[in-house]
Amino acid sequence: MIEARGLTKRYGEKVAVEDLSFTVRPGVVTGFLGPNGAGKSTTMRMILGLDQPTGGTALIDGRPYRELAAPMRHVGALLEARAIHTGRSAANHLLALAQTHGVGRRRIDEVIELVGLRDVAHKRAGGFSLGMGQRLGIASALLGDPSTLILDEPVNGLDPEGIRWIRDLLRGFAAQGRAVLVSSHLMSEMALTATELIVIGRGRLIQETSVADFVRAASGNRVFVRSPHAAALAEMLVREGATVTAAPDPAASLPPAGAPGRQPAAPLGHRPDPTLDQASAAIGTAETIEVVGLASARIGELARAGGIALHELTPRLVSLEDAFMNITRDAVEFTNAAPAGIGANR
Ligand SMILES: Nc1ncnc2c1ncn2[C@@H]1O[C@H](COP(=O)(O)OP(=O)(O)OP(=O)(O)O)[C@@H](O)[C@H]1O
Repeated sequence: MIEARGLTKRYGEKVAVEDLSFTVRPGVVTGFLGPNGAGKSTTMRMILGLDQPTGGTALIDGRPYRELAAPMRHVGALLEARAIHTGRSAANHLLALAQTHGVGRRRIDEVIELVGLRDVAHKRAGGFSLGMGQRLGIASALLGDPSTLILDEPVNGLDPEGIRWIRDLLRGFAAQGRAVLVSSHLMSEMALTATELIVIGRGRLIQETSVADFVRAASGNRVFVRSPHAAALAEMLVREGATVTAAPDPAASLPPAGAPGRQPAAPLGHRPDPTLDQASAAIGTAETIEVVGLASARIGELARAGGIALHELTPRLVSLEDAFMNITRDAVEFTNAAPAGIGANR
């Protein structure tokens, strides 16, 4: 478990991390997100005692890293810049680490097996591919059988098999009741791996939440509904404050454009005294509607209360990437210039 309280790091005038507080709990994978330069690596380095905070504290299992009697048993880390002696074999690299940390030889074979490096364990690490190097880095992190893992961009440059392997490893590790803090710029991968999120920008906490809530909040309450009585349902929903539009749906039996009853152009919004007949008119005979402003659970309850059958009730969620881009837009330090035309910036 990791607890950061008021963590701050300044490099001269530059504030890399400012008053950052969060908790990385056991039993879940926590994604650490932020645009380039947000302060993720600096934060991880402070947690691991590699950088001295200017202010605040970072605790692992209740103690600062430097006060842990057997740090490798508490935390294993893979930081972006890997320090592997290229002339040593994987097994010798792990042996050197094990000897300086009082870890038994048997554990070396276990972690080599665990990360799938058995066939190359006695080959020079300098000749390793990027993926093999990452596996060796993870083997080093796992050596002390730690209760917490910290990984900075572990899937960078890995092939799909390697990415999936790390995903399964981290989820399995968390399922054993251990804590995992992992940073990545690959949002689609993060969405599959993490269940909790810490999002920072310009060194400050933006959100500490679950992936599901983060995506839900960024999506707004947008729900796709299919019902044979969509117009009647629309009336009820508008009365409750929702905005309703006929949703394009190839399966819907919409009359041809211009036919009486099909006027979906203007969304139905909440009005103090809505002319509810207009609601049905605007939805026409559409069976599919998009509802903004009410949660799907509420829509389901209202439909049930009104005796209206629902054939589909689907919250429309944005991707984690879209949610991240929206929420960190103002916290981006380095932005790309908009391409001026074909061939620009390429
Ligand atoms: N040793 C240093 N001296 C001065 N500034 C530094 C130092 N280390 C980091 N910084 C600055 O602190 C800020 C945070 O950097 P950090 O590497 O922690 O961000 P990050 O979120 O890990 O970025 P990335 O996603 O690009 O890896 C950046 O503006 C960086 O330039």
